Amino acid sequence: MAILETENMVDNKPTVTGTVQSVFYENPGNFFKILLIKIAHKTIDWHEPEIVVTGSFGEIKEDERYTFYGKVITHPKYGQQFQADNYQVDQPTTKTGLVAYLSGEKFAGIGQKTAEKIVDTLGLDAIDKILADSTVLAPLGLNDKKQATLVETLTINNGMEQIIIGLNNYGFGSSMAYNIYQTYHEDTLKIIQENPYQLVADIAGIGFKRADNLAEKIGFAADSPARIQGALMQALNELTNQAGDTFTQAKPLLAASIQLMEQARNVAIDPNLVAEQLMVLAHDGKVVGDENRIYPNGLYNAEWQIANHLMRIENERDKISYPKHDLDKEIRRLEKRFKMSYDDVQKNAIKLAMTHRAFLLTGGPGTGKTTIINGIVTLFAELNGLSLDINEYKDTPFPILLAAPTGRAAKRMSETTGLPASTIHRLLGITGRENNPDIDSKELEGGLLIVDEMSMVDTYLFRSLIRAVPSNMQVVFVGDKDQLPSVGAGQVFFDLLQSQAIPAIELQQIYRQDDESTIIPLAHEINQGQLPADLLQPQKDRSFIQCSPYQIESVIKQVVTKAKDRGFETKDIQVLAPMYRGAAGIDQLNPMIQNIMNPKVDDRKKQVSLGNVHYRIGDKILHLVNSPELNVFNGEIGQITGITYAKDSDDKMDELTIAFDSTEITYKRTEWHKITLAYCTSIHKAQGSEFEMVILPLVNQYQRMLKRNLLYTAVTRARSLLILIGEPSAFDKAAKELSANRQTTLKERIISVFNGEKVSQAVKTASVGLTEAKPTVEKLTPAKAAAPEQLALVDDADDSEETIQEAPANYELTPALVSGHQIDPMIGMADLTPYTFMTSAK
Ligand SMILES: Nc1ncnc2c1ncn2[C@@H]1O[C@H](COP(=O)(O)OP(=O)(O)OP(=O)(O)O)[C@@H](O)[C@H]1O
Repeated sequence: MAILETENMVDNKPTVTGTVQSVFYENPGNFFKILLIKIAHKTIDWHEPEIVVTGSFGEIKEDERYTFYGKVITHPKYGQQFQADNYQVDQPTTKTGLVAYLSGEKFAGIGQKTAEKIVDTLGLDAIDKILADSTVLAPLGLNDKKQATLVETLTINNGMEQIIIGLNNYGFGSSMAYNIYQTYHEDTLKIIQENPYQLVADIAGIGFKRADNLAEKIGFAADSPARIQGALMQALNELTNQAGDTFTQAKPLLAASIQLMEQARNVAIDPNLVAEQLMVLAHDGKVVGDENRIYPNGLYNAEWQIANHLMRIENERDKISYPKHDLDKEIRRLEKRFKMSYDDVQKNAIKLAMTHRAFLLTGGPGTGKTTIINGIVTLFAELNGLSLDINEYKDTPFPILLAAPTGRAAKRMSETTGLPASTIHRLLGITGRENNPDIDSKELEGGLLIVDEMSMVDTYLFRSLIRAVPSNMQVVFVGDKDQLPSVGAGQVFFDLLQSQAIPAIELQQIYRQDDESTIIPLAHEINQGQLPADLLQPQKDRSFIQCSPYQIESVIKQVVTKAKDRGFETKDIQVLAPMYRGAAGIDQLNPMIQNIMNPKVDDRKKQVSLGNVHYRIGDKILHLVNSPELNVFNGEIGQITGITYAKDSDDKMDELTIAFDSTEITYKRTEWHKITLAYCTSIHKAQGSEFEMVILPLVNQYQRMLKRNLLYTAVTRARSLLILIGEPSAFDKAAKELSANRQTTLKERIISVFNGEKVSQAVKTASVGLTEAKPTVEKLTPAKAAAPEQLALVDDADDSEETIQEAPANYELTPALVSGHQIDPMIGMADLTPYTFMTSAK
């Protein structure tokens, strides 16, 4: 069998050849296996008849013979074993052997004669030739059935091995090899050979640099079209994802692509070539240029599709009417029923929701969004003669659908309405990880859909949602437009509101004030760009501790210790920080708070570690990725409920069991990259969650992070207590600084579709924008192209968390400076024991 020649396969690499006695272990999630081999031949110093071999292998058959390449290692627990980094299935090497193999029982219908004919015609490497190109069998005149059996059996028996061997040769580990194989199957090696940059688009975890490394080995030149296109696609995705934009411009795109290429290989790239390839990508439909904008094809289409689907839904508008009902009267009945009176804006919101196919409701905290959702649901059920008793829908779906982007938000929605609510992903039956974003989700069933926390919904998710809405369904989108936009590209809720194409109401009157909360008024003042005069004065539910950046850790330590002493539990206290690194960064604060809230008291307390991060039972954990199949989403917080050490687990791997709101999940060590400690999280990750006590450090070092929507989102996470720490001027700057809107064109798309412009016309002009690329080249000499100032846009992601500078090395934190401060965050809350606080909380 042909082995791909790479540095892994040097002739003198130690080998073990032998038959498989038994497969001790195989990980179903990747290709890792542990085998016991009866040795036939070896080049290593080994005196036993058998040896344990570990590595990344395709399907391994017992009693078959393989040759393994690798080295003998000493495993700390299991002693000496052979760690293979590659292998090869031993094929017959003589004519007699090969004929016997091909005429064997595996190959039904192929007898001795046919087998001889195959070997005579194609030679001893007949198998490789057939696998590479089955048309080599044509001259043999086999009937179709025989030929098909032969190719199919060879592929099943050898194809996968060959691919895994190929992937091993390219240096991919078990899990990555598995992911790649699962994506491309039998085309794996062909795709890699033809265009390794394809991996960047299709395989999570493979970036341009890795693909380029591979491509260089395979022989792709620095200026090859595939390489330039790979860099352009990666740069386009980075530029749009980082900033949350749905498009970028030629200049930053060319600059970022050139930078990617020049960093991966030290070869200057002519910007003209890059501009040329950008045109090719546009021609092939992978990017779209429109005026001076350049979009990834998926986002471009998604914006248009959203606009068209909204129009489709809105077109059905005339069909809703409740002729027999006087809505004003119905609303008065609702008021009686709920023992409250809605203000005029709220009444209008209910009416618009009842009489339109699509309706938008925005408002800050405590303005009555939940109250209005409840009103809409109740009135809709009454006017349509529907029961809200879930028990009456055993055989039919519940006709009112409630959904939110995260499990936590869906749970809250369900609690406040008393009705079933689910995540949007679950509602649509999608995982969010489909390779093809155009995959159709199922059409929704029901009369009314209400989606909460709309500011967290990104362009792709909204596209999936809106196209699943049947034309006879009414939809209500609820959110707070002033919160941070979604993590993924777009600012859908904001753009929907801005388009003014769909009826919308903004609730502004604050109602949740009667408990003397000062947090909600503070949030609204921040939204107006100002801070209250009493910001620094202790209030019943908030306080401010002034300190410098280098005192923050110590101050938080004191606050958390005090809170714990007063009986607050881990889940009640949340520290929110804008950045990961630096003296007041998340990475630094997490272990410090963990040691207060969940210390390792003695050696009996179970603990497992990944790098510097230690995990113990009771630890608060943040889930970092969307795992809709497990019903856990990016930003959800859980708690470790179990630790299983490798020696006690089936897979011989450490395991953590974590309880989330709606589910419990066990993570093997290989999956721990999906989690981290959650004592301190970023403000982005906390979006959609609320906590009893929020501790928020802000200092001027955070600079560009200090934006109004960041401060507003952080403050509105606090349900009962808010402790602000740091420099008052940083809070002031944040309140004043409006964050720049994201670059999107959803608003324009909606307006043009609602004004009757056909999408096809818009698409016709789509490649025009790329002419921008050419003039841009003139301004971008190769030397200039990679200069940092040209690449400023990459840094301009004003709402992405970023690194701040570490304290200067010679900076000394004087204890006096810290302890000199009178720190009592609970001033004014002295009599708020956790008990009274819990009962007085909302
Ligand atoms: N018209 C009204 N009259 C009196 N009280 C009201 C009115 N509207 C809402 N409220 C009360 O105000 C409080 C906040 O309302 P609600 O929970 O609906 O707001 P919200 O916008 O959903 O808040 P949040 O986003 O913070 O959850 C509730 O106690 C609610 O009963």
